Amino acid sequence: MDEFETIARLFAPLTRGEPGALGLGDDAALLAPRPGFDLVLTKDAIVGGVHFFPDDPPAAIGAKLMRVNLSDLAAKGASPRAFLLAAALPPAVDDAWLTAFAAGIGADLDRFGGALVGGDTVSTSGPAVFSLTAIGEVPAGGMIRRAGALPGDLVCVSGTIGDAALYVAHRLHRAEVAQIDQLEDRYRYPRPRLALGAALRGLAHAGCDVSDGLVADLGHICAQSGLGAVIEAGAVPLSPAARETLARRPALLPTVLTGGDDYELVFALPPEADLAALEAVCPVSVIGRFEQGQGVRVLDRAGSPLKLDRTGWRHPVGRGDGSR
Ligand SMILES: Nc1ncnc2c1ncn2[C@@H]1O[C@H](COP(=O)(O)OP(=O)(O)O)[C@@H](O)[C@H]1O
Ligand SMILES: Cc1ncc(C[n+]2csc(CCOP(=O)(O)OP(=O)(O)O)c2C)c(N)n1
Ligand SMILES: [Mg+2]
Ligand SMILES: [Mg+2]
Ligand SMILES: [Mg+2]
Repeated sequence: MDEFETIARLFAPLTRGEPGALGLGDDAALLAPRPGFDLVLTKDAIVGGVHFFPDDPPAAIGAKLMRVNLSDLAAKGASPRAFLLAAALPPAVDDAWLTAFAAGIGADLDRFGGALVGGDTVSTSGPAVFSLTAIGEVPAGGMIRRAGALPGDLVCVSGTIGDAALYVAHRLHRAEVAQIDQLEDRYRYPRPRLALGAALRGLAHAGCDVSDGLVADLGHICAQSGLGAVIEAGAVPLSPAARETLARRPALLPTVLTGGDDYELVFALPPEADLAALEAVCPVSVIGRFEQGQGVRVLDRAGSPLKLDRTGWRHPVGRGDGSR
């Protein structure tokens, strides 16, 4: 298939009947915001060898592309409306690969909602790169921001933290881990917390999703809110796989706290908030408090500060080393 056959055969069906997509036949899509709603706009790209392993199943790569973006919508309390997909494809990608990749995206459109309304398909001599723009909606004025946490607010986190980072540490550095299949599944299939995000509208003072690492992303809330935070490492929620791994290899704790790829939500709740009502939507753990000051302090089980070499993932861009 060439560019246009790929668009017609694989991507046009993903418009899911959205009239504004114009059948992926025009220069641009056309959407009107629904009355009473704000649009929430976000974009994340994923790169072969950087965000996914090139031998990951293509359907999982499509799902991961969708879910890292849905996670940002979830963090803002938004529900998905439309997506724009840019695909830069190396020659090694064949029709079967692309068909499975598109099926992965389609399955998540069915699962989470929204429609593909446009994009771009190009060739590249580098690794595969996929960029998705996600357009979501929130009731007007309802977007949850990184700014707005107050001193004394609870630091809360959804689900469990660290599985995907342990998987990456295993693949890249041969870290010894338990229940590798569970960890791999968490790495390949993040679970965007859309229902929790919606439940947090009007309740959470601030929120963010955890992509770079728990400590780094909590730090983003702190920076935007003009506060600090203190969390207890022992209160960070772990899956059975991560718990078993840490029991055997306690030195992997920093990987869990700072490794990223969690796509859980970290958020600020007033202390009087009804946690039980949120628990009905998704597991939520209180791991600390916001406080006056700046930066995130992490305490170990003895209450002593834990020294971390880094707080999360940072792409090394702008080095200008001439290796183009
Ligand atoms: N190349 C870029 N151009 C414009 N804005 C950008 C660019 N890269 C990142 N941003 C913006 O910077 C902020 C932080 O980005 P990022 O760390 O990627 O957020 P997230 O971790 O939620 O995906 C976001 O508001 C994002 O839109
Ligand atoms: C093959 C591979 N190596 C390493 C990682 C770890 N990793 C790569 S990027 C990243 C952070 C999240 O990506 P980013 O582009 O910063 O997303 P954003 O914060 O913008 O949502 C992590 C944890 C991975 N996911 N896959
Ligand atoms: Mg981003
Ligand atoms: Mg993101
Ligand atoms: Mg984010």
